[in-house]
Amino acid sequence: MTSTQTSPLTFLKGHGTENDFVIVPDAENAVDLPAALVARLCDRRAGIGGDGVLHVVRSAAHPDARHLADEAEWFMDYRNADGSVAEMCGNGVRVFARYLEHAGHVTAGEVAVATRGGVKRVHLDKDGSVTVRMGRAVLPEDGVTVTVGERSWPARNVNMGNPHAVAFVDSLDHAGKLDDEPPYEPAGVYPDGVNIEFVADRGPRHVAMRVHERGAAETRSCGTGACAVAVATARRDGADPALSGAPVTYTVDVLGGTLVITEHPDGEIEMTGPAVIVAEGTVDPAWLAPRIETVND
Ligand SMILES: N[C@@H](CCC[C@H](N)C(=O)O)C(=O)O
Repeated sequence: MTSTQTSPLTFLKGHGTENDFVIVPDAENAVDLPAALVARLCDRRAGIGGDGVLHVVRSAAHPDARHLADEAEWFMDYRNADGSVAEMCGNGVRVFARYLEHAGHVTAGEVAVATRGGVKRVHLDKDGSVTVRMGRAVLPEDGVTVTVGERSWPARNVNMGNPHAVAFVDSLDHAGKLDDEPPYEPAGVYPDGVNIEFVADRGPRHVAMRVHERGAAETRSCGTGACAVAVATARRDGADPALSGAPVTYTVDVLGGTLVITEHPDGEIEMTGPAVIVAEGTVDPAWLAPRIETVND
């Protein structure tokens, strides 16, 4: 046990299309949140459980976001379930905005959120849906080959601020159990890791996906992944808003619901879906306190 957090720790639990998060409000960046504590909080059996942690900090109080404080008061310090840091989380930023509204920091409407992937503008709709302007996708020509069991597929690289590899499959079952990251070739092309999406067609401009997330294994949804999938599918289908001048919208089914993704002619990608606060509470100080590992012999 490595945590050194000893003061009371309040938390909320939230999700967006069942991509679930432990929310840690910490306006002044006073909470010690080492990777080991993040992993314990996200543990589904011994902790609260989540695909990641949304650490809610004022931008001015965090060294990674101080330079964005004039544009966005709040910084989403995102951590994966294994404690690693990620640049962006599309579902997370929608749940983050929902939390800001829940806490009375903002009212329904527009809110700017600082992330390591830049400032994201989020719109809280009265109907409960939340839309985020995700920025542009970067699609290099190269890709990788992803393998599961006997099957292999070419996968397209898409960067949404964080790295994705998108593979088109005949059946989502072919992705297997996804407990472990599927191997890919050439090995070593993602020195910082990658999120891998498997995509199957469902109808015109409608696909379904599963994802193995960097730092979290299979999750029931991934917002940046759904955007990467929509853009990769559009290009496969010969649709490019920058060339046609018309927006292109894809419906992306995930295991935990549905996300709607629109790419605009200027490259801006908008994602809409639900964002829900489920519960709030305080972590038991005894659970938080440093413990000495004991071994039964
Ligand atoms: N679930 C998120 C993505 C979270 C970060 C990802 N695992 C990474 O390490 O890049 C989303 O909704 O985008």
